[in-house]
This record gives sequence, structure tokens and C-alpha cells, in this order.
Amino acid sequence: MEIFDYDNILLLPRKCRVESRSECDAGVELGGRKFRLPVVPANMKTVVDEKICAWLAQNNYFYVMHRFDLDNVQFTRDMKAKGLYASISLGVKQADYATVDTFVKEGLVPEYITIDIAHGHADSVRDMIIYLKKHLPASFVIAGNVATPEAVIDLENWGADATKVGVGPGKVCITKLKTGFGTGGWQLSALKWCARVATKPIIADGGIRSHGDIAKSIRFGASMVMIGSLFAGHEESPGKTVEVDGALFKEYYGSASDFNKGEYKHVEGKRILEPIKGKLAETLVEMEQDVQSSISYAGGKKLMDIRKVNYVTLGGDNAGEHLLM
Ligand SMILES: NC(=O)C1=CN([C@@H]2O[C@H](COP(=O)(O)OP(=O)(O)OC[C@H]3O[C@@H](n4cnc5c(N)ncnc54)[C@H](OP(=O)(O)O)[C@@H]3O)[C@@H](O)[C@H]2O)C=CC1
Ligand SMILES: Nc1nc2c(ncn2[C@@H]2O[C@H](COP(=O)(O)O)[C@@H](O)[C@H]2O)c(=O)[nH]1
Repeated sequence: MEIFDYDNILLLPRKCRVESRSECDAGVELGGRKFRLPVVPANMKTVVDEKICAWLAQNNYFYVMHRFDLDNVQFTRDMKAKGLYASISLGVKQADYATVDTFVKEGLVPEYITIDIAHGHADSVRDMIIYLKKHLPASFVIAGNVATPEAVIDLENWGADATKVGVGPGKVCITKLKTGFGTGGWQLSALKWCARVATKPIIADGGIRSHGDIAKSIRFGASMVMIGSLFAGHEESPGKTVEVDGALFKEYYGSASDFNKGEYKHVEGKRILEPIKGKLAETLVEMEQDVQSSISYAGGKKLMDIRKVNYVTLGGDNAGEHLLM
């Protein structure tokens, strides 16, 4: 198997078919809705909050609310009261089953439910998918996180409508160091490997460091890309603002860090400071323009045209040109 990551791949342009990049449509469909961008801010406490999620929904972006210190039912009620879709996260514990039961009792149906645990290739995830499909059959279920084709096949067979791929490539992740496992350092080729067997959408999760990595993810099989660090340092970001030598930063910590958990137990995440980088809306517009440019370099007009391009690997044993024949 070929091993590579975002840094040692470049996509090869094809003849341009548009007169302006504005003709390129960066939108993507997921779960029956069309979103402006194939990008979703990570469901983490220092990345999204209720206000940001409502704004994203109002502006045709996909969001997944985090599941920490949050009343998922109240969140869903609030979103519906504003006429917005609800997209929540669930774990696999008793309290998560109780949340599902409350939804059923109230006749409340979140449009999207993301089952989000560290090691998503697990019977606990299978059981939750089956429970959701039985009790909230209209919800679109995303399940993860996983790292292998076997896991993608299992999650799809258990009933997941989409899978989330990425164990350990995140910027505040220390899974690789603490456990010796994961896709940290080869997330893009892990995505390619998983996409070969996937019959449903994949959300590539973690490791995005520049906007061009979005196009690379799409090329290797993602339908959507989940991003934490690039969103964490905005003026609206929920992380605490910290001043260091006169410069302003926002804190960004892992969901499996002691900062999120409130205790040092099975810690697989750390806390860092991200320089404050302006407004979220401006970054999203820039991302959309960059994805439109990617589509134009791909010689296309729509997002999935990026899948048609050849690529080169830079450096290492696998260096060379990879042509689609
Ligand atoms: N994408 C990634 O690489 C990673 C992401 N995270 C994020 O951190 C958050 C917290 O994750 P998590 O701790 O799973 O959530 P939870 O604390 O909700 O744990 C979920 C359940 O899975 C069990 N569990 C967790 N890890 C393992 C494992 N390696 N093997 C067997 N069982 C396990 C837990 O039991 P017990 O705690 O008793 O073991 C618990 O019952 C999530 O949002 C997750 O996505 C965390 C690590 C890696
Ligand atoms: N191993 C861990 N991974 C984590 C933790 N908290 C979140 N995450 C994952 O990272 C991505 C975001 O990655 P980024 O490179 O864009 O910053 C997020 O969506 C989770 O999948 C954690 O504590 N440990």
C-alpha cells in the first residue's frame, strides 16, 4: 500500500473549462441537504457552540454540535424553534440512550446524529446505530471514528449513513504517542484506502493544515472534511482568549484532553493556543473561493470533478506520477 499524507501530494491541473472561478460550485449534498462547502467545523468545545451552529445552519453550512456539558434535546428544540436543521453528537453510554428515548417521547427528530467516539470500530457503536435506526429512523447517522476499510464496511453494514475516518491525525491529538495507533502522518492514504470500499459518504476528520488539503481530501474519496484547528482561533470561537506578550490567542483543546474531561484519565488530547485570525465568516468565504479555484484547476465545474485528476507524490519511496488510466 502507498503511504502518503497531505504534505507529500500535489494534484495535477487539467485544462480549464470555466471563464471565471465563480462558475465553479463548491457545494456538496449530504443527507438530503445541499451545503455551500464540503467542510464542517469539528464537534469540539473550543470550535463550536450553539450560536456558531445556528449561524452555520442559517448560512447553508453543515455543522455538528459537540456533546460535552450540553443538553442535546434542548439544543434540538432551540434549533427547530428557529426553523433550522439539528445536527448533534452522541456517545454510546447509558445517558446517550436516555437522550434518544427523550427525543422519541417528545417526537423530536434531529436531522443528523454523529456517533463520535475515539475507537468507533466497536460493538458499542453497532448497538447505538441499531438503536437509532429503530427509534429515530429519519435521522441521518454518521459514525466514527475509524481508520481501516474493515471498519468502514462494518459501520456501513450496521446501518451508518456515512462514516468518519481519522484516528489520531488531529492537531491536538496525542493518540499516536500515547497508544502507538492511528492515521497520524498518513491520514490521506488511509482515506484513500477506506474510500476504495465505501459505498456511502466519508467524512475525512483531522490533519487539515491548509485550504488546499480540502481538495486533496475530496480527490482521495471524502465527501466532507471535518476541521478543528483552522476554525479554533476565530474571534467568535468558544475557547478562552489568552494574551501572551501582547498577542492574542484562543485556546484549542482535544475532546479527550484533561481540559475537556475534567480529569486525567485515558487522556489522548492536549491544549494549544491558536493565534486569533479574524472572523469565521471570512475564513469560510476564503475556503469557498479556494475550493472553487481547486475545481477550476481540476478542469471542472463541480466539486466531484476534483476526483478525476492525476497526482504526484513528492519525496520518499513512492515518489512519482500517478495517472488515472
Ligand atoms: N479522532 C480521534 O483520533 C480521537 C477523537 N477523540 C474524541 O474525544 C472524544 C472522547 O472520546 P471517547 O473517550 O471515546 O468518548 P467517551 O468518553 O464518550 O467514551 C466512549 C465509550 O467508548 C469507550 N472507549 C473509548 N476509547 C476506547 C478504546 N480505545 N477502546 C475501547 N473502548 C473505548 C469508553 O469507555 P472507557 O472510557 O471506560 O474506556 C466509553 O464507554 C470524542 O469526541 C472523540 O471523537 C478521542 C480520541 C481520538
Ligand atoms: N486523538 C484525539 N483526537 C481528537 C481529540 N479531540 C479532537 N480530536 C480529533 O481531531 C479533529 C480535528 O483535527 P484538526 O487537525 O483539524 O485540528 C477532530 O475532529 C477530532 O476527530 C483528542 O483529544 N484526541
